[in-house]
Amino acid sequence: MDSVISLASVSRRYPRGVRALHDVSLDVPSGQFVAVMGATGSGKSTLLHCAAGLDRPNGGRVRLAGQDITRMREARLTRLRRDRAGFVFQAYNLLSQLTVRQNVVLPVRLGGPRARAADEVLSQVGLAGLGERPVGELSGGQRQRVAVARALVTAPRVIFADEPTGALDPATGARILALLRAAADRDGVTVLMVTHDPAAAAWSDRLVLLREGAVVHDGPTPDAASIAERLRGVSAVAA
Ligand SMILES: Nc1ncnc2c1ncn2[C@@H]1O[C@H](COP(=O)(O)OP(=O)(O)OP(=O)(O)O)[C@@H](O)[C@H]1O
Repeated sequence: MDSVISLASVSRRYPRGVRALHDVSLDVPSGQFVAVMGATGSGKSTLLHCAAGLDRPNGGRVRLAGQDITRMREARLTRLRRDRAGFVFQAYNLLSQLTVRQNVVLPVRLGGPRARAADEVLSQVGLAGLGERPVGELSGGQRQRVAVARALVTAPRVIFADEPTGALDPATGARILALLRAAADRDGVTVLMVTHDPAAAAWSDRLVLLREGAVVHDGPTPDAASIAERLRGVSAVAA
């Protein structure tokens, strides 16, 4: 099967009985852009972390880029993540004392595949000419573009994005979402994005809604107003 991300009956329980995920199944084909939404605490980040092999489920199976990672050893999993996945998180995870270019090539310096030239990805995200600037001097929107460039430099099969526009104004956020959309459309990158924002989710192909750790909706993404309405329905039931 051509799923880049595959969760089969995944459960994740934390100590003291918190059930963050319960029997979640999700298959995401190559090049699909999926938005995961739900009320706070509904399990969105846990789902993303389990799919990316950053967290281990207590039950079920997870496949990433064609490999079963459920019980994969940490060193091998780290290599798989480095070679096949890109990450764009709200807190950027950038090293502010390094330059833009040094941040972008970090996955390659850590041994990842040199799939694309730094200049190519920098111009793709609209940062051509800023390569030698320290990241600490950039605006929030520019930093998030650096994070996208770094995610793209290894030509990953999948990008995991957790609230990638959470700290940005709507116009700047839209530029980041356009980059993720283009990665899916042009390069066939699979995108799994967690967001609270219906306008951000509207850029996706497929909308997954969680409530109390379970998938309560999974279908083609409607417009932002309809997403907001669905979300209110799900959150109201949970409250
Ligand atoms: N390390 C942990 N230890 C114990 N419980 C946790 C831990 N991480 C998450 N949880 C719990 O698991 C549930 C799901 O958390 P998760 O962060 O996945 O939700 P979320 O939908 O991403 O929330 P938010 O929108 O607030 O970021 C919550 O009840 C949370 O309190």
